[in-house]
Amino acid sequence: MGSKKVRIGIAGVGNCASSLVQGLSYYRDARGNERIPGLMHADLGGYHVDDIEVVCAFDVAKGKVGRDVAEAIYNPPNNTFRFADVAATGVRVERGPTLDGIGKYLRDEIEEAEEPVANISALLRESGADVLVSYLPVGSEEATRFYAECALEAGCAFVNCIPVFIASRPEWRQLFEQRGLPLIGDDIKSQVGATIVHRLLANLFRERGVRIDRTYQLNFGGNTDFLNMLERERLESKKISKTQSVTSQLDVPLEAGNIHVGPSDHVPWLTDRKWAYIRVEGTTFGGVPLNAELKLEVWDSPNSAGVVIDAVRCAKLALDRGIAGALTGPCSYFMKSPPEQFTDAEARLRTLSFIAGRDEPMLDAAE
Ligand SMILES: O=P([O-])([O-])O[C@@H]1[C@@H](O)[C@H](O)[C@@H](O)[C@H](O)[C@@H]1O
Repeated sequence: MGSKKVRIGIAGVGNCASSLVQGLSYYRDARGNERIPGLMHADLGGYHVDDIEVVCAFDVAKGKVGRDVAEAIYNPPNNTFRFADVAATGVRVERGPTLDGIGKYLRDEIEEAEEPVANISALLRESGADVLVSYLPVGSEEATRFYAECALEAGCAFVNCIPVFIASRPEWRQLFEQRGLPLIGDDIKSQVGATIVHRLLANLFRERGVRIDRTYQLNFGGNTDFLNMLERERLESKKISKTQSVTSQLDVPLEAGNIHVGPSDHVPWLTDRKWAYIRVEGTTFGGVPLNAELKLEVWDSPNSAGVVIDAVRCAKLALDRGIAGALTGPCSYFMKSPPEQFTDAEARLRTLSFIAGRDEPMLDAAE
């Protein structure tokens, strides 16, 4: 194994970063393979949670740039659950480039820091970051490409938590492969979130011979993610990613008019809570109708951090083992839009076999 630390850089110190950083404190003593609420793995391939260390972080907001990461994660507009106090890290949030990172609905929430933009690749290199995690706002196409290029330049693995298509594009996979760097993306699939629950329902109907005729997934919440997605153009990639994550599980395609999956509205008083309503209408034995309706209430960001905490360790394992390009198992288990879709049961097995160091077929980067 390489160094016993998983050094991560974070692009975007929002709610998701807050939950991840809080989790590093909260689970600091998680050991061995006991079952610990909230974690899929206390030990992942020899790495414990307290082996993960934030070594650099980037943001554009005045209330975050220049602050210690431990302080910045609680600053507005962040509004997620505070489940841990984080001791000062000694890592200062640096000024990243704004590019297309602030949509029109975020303009009123985020005052930009006046500091000049830092040299991101140099900071990644100097801090010894192994993995760069992108937590940029949905719709940040240009900014995502910028940070992916910085990871390539600095020699970091890249974990893309947002629905901008990087790992699902052959040209990007090829670039990471050529540089000998691992890539996990795109668009984080929460621990028990709307996507995985909807996919499981779709699989259940398919496996039990019930035809799905119509379905929807309506999501709303009170964080800046939902505020930002009120802008239709920014929402587009998220809608595509969430929809294809569900349709990939169907054997009989649904007509476009019979499926609706969407981030649907912003309800400020929900803060970082997200509510999802899922409905599946189908036809069962004898052509008889069957409907399922489900409501999920989650705190959005801890739900995503519970997956990222494994994704960064998988990326580090790949670095240790000299595995480059998109990691098939982890991409499909952790992300909504991986290069290759499987059922979640198969994706999980592929991920476990990857962690155990058993051979996993890597996707041909040029495919
Ligand atoms: O997995 P899931 O619950 O459908 O999707 C989640 C989103 O709803 C959430 O807004 C975001 O913060 C997570 O990163 C993830 O994209």
